[in-house]
Amino acid sequence: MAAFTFTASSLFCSRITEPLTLISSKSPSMLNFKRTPVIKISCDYSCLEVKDVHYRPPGTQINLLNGVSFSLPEKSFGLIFGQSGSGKTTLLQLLAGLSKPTSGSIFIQRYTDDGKPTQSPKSLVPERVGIVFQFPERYFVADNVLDEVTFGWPRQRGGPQLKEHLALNLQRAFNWVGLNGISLDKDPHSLSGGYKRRLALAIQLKAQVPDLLILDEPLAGLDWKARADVVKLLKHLKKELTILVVSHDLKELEELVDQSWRMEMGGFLREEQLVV
Ligand SMILES: Nc1ncnc2c1ncn2[C@@H]1O[C@H](COP(=O)(O)OP(=O)(O)OP(=O)(O)O)[C@@H](O)[C@H]1O
Repeated sequence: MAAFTFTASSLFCSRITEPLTLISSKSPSMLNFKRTPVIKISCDYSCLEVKDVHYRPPGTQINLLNGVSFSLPEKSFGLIFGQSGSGKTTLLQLLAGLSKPTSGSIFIQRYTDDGKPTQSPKSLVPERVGIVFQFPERYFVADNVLDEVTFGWPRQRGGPQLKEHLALNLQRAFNWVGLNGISLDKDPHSLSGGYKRRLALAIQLKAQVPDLLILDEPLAGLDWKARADVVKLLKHLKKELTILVVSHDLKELEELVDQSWRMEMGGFLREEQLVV
């Protein structure tokens, strides 16, 4: 049978790199193959790279982050945990572009499947980062779901093409977070805890697929049912997105986590597997 080994990065985007053997129910002679077809699915992938980041707020003498380095491959789920006051939120703020590192770098690097960089790194720009803060529902401003989710969109300017593009993106965001059945007239504050978090996520996903989605304590303040609902949703979203979470809820998130780090007091980040 014919043996194929080829790169299918344009067709598949997963990090499967093992050779796959396709087995046909038809006999080799019927297929006119001489050898078992072997397809190596190989795929370039990108990684969020944080290298030796230090952060000292302007006008202070103390570093809140000290030499923070880590990598997070695309479509994986990273978790940062650690004591209150250790610097977790400070790190998320740098990743979201809300403040700038004093030194060090934050960028996206593409690699071949055997780990070689394929091109120059590109900066992680704030416009390509989604961030959902703790208790996002506290920041809802509109009195219906449609106005909440389209807040800030151009009303007058922009032709039909732009509008169609925005509508399609919004539809995708609603599908991803499972909000398609919801009435758009509803007051966002009247939604259940889990649905409020879904709406907060849709707002972050409505414009684009972000390079990084950051969630600060996504389960905080929810009852057990809503917590289970959000965990299920995150499990679904991690198939599409690169997600970095800061949380104390290690047990509930454990099943989602691909990589985890402990932030130690003084802003030192160490890789540490979850043992819960
Ligand atoms: N602008 C600032 N100037 C000086 N100190 C600051 C500033 N911002 C935060 N801090 C201090 O930096 C430390 C880290 O704060 P940060 O909010 O990042 O911790 P955290 O790990 O997210 O805590 P928590 O789990 O309670 O949210 C805290 O001691 C905080 O008081």
